[in-house]
Amino acid sequence: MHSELRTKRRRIGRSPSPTYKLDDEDDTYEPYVSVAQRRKEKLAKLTSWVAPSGKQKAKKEQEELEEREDEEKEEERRRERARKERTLLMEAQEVHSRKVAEDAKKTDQQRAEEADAEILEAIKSRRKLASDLELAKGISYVESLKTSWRAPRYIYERSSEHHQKVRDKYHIIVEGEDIPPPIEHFVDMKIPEPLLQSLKANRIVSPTPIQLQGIPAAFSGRDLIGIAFTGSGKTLCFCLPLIMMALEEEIKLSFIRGEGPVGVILCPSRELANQTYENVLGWCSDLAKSGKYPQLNTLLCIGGISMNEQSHIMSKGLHIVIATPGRLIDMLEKRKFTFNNCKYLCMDEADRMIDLGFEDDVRNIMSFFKGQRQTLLFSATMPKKIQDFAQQSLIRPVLVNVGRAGAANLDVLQVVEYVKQEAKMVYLLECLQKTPPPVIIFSENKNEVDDIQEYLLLKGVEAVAIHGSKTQEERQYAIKSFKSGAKDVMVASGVASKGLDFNDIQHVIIFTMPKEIEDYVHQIGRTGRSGKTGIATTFVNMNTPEPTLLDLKYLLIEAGQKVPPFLSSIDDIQGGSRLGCAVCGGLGHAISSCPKREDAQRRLMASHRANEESGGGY
Ligand SMILES: Nc1ncnc2c1ncn2[C@@H]1O[C@H](COP(=O)(O)OP(=O)(O)OP(=O)(O)O)[C@@H](O)[C@H]1O
Repeated sequence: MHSELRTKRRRIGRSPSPTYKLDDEDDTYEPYVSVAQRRKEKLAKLTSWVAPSGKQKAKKEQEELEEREDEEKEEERRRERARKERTLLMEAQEVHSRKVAEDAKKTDQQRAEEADAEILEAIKSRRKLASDLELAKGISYVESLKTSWRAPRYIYERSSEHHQKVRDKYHIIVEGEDIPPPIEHFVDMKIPEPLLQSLKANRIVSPTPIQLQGIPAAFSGRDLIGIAFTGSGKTLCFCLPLIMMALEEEIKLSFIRGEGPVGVILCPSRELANQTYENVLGWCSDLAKSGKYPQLNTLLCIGGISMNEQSHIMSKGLHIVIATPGRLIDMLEKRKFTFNNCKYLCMDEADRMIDLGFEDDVRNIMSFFKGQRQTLLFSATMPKKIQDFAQQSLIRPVLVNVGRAGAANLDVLQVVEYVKQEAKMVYLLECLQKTPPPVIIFSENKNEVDDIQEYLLLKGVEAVAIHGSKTQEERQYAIKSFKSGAKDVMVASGVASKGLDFNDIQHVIIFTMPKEIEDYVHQIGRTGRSGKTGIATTFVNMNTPEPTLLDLKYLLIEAGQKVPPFLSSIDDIQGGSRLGCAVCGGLGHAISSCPKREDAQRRLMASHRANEESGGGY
């Protein structure tokens, strides 16, 4: 029995199935073999009796291979599905965290440069300044407008080196092809004698730098961008060519009711339009009074006045229109007159006119022109990128630049003082003692303008006030009484800063520093005009934004003025550009922190909102 058992154990122990000897000492242990295992072994024994043929074996291997391939393909498809199924959010999160990691590696300088590049790209992609019709039809002119004006022969025959010498002498920088020659004397510009006498009577004897290059270029029919400091005589530069053009047309064939105008001058404010209108009226009247030239009719087209007052002008042929955009569009839409024969479009303070938010009005006005026009843009401040943008829309433009665009007039002595907010009013009285009248005080805020006027009146100072919420009559009264000398002081918000030409302003006091340095340049520019000198005192304090203070600091340095210690101690961490911010021309900040850009965006949003609320239209 024992030997039988041993044999049996040996037989089992030789079994190919796995055996587990848990206890070496237990000789009687018989390892467990599962039923499934036994079945498998039996089957293997059976099948081994019937050996598979080579063909079957190959077939089986083939099937196994295909099975494996199918499994691999399925696995790949599953992975692909999983990849696709990742949510957008996950991807966004990944992008975000990657960007955060990359950003962390960037310096402030790199970040500012990237922001600058983005903004410049946005400026570049602005729609061309042309009417929708011109844009839609792809109309573009290649030749400048033809005029009959020619420079005197002896000037034409001078060499281009000679012309350049003249430009260098007056610090005139020009750009463009085939630039007409500079002319140093009004008589050589072939201006009619009565007009020369009229200018002489106003102490305008020889042309200023912008005039001696700008007038010949405009007389030649060239599109023009004219940039020169405040008070340098830009108005004459764009009015004279239009008067000459209108005169020529009227002499050729007299205008009758419903005909004209020949040209239009656009201004950003009613006051400026009114001032330009009075200048043109004076020159045209002097021409007609001479008896040698016909009367030219000029229309003032601004909001806040009744157009009925000028119905006598409308009942005749119309030569010149001087306008603000809103009223002009209104009149054109009502077909009070047409631009069918209008050939001249000038924009004064042009950088404002083509700024973000206003440019659509300009495009709208352009859409009323029926043929080619000569386009002129003038300003004391026009950042490079705005110049480039404007140039794209002009035909063979000539750019005339006297000094850096946005630079302060060197005839103004600039004094910047740190005055605490609560001490400003009292200090203002002291400041008024610096010079005899007339004095202009600027504030950015309408309420503050009223407060200052009230305070000054209480202290016995003859002061008038002007701001956007005053009626047209109040605004006109303020300007008239200040211009005539009946009032010593004018307190004004931004409206009076652009282009207004008051006689011999002695002192400009900037009670609240404007955020945009261009506005400061225009405000101090109310003094130191046509070669005279003046003082500008500016109050700054903790409320003045740092980029503005930096702009001011570098503007003072550029103009060779004294920089007060509190300004020189401000560190330039903003990364200002010595060429000027491409959006506002400020020297103390990068585009990314440009205050003008923020304002423009706000204005744009506001105008969109207003349009939506009013159902669109102007
Ligand atoms: N050639 C000249 N000689 C002397 N005075 C001139 C001459 N041309 C213009 N003026 C006078 O200079 C003053 C300033 O001219 P104007 O208003 O045209 O300046 P502006 O360059 O347009 O200034 P702003 O940029 O502030 O508008 C005016 O009173 C004008 O009569």
